[in-house]
Amino acid sequence: MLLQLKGVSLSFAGNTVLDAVDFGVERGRIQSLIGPNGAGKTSLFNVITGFYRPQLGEISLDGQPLIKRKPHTVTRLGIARTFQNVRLFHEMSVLENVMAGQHCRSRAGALAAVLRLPSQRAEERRIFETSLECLDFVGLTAYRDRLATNLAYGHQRRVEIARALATEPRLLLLDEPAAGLNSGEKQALIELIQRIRDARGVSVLLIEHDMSLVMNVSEHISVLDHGSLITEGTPQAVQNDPAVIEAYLGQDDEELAL
Ligand SMILES: Nc1ncnc2c1ncn2[C@@H]1O[C@H](COP(=O)(O)OP(=O)(O)OP(=O)(O)O)[C@@H](O)[C@H]1O
Repeated sequence: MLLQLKGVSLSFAGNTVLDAVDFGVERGRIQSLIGPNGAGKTSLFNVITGFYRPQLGEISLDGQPLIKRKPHTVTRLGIARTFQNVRLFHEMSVLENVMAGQHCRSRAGALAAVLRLPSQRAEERRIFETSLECLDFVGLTAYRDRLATNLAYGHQRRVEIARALATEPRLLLLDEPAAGLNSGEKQALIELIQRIRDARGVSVLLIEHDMSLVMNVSEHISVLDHGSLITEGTPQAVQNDPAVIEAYLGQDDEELAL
């Protein structure tokens, strides 16, 4: 198991958000985390990445404990993420946005930066080249010098993915990557996710409400409801599970179209 959560519980002011969650992602897998609104999916991402600190439980990546680590340390240890709402520096270029993601890997140190030592210049060069390669990987080389804010929404989402990839993760967490995309862009997203796994060997865990995309891209699906993992398995098995259909009752039509 690449990522492993054991008995993870999180609550806010007595309100249980995650309830003794046992959860894992196998190496090399494309996995989805689904569940009705408010089930706790984003909160699960937040505890994995160190944004939230659970009251109970253990989290590890390749056997290395992640609990009580700060978000940038979790990134350095190999987990990158994108957010539900695009979070780019709008007044920076596309390339600068991708480069901005790599400070967690910076090795040269503050003194070297101030003195502009050769080690610092080599570091800058490495960050620049990694960023170019990641932009190329997501198909945005032609946009590298544009301001991020001037890009179409679908392209901004790809810049976020490039920025996450530039941190050289072992596991990539995508929070609703298809939100706001048209059907052509969704198809391209499926292909990009598959290439991320196949060409870069990065495992992918995504939260997504678009069930057709989830069924198409996932090898394994985990279902969260009211902070508990209610079932998991292949897309086929999960699709036909009465507990899943029950969990989604009362949700809007889009989510019921399982
Ligand atoms: N920082 C916080 N403080 C208080 N409550 C929170 C906090 N973060 C999350 N919650 C609560 O945790 C519950 C789960 O929210 P979460 O965003 O994890 O659900 P979700 O499954 O991602 O929902 P959606 O699909 O709508 O994005 C909600 O009731 C939410 O109000």
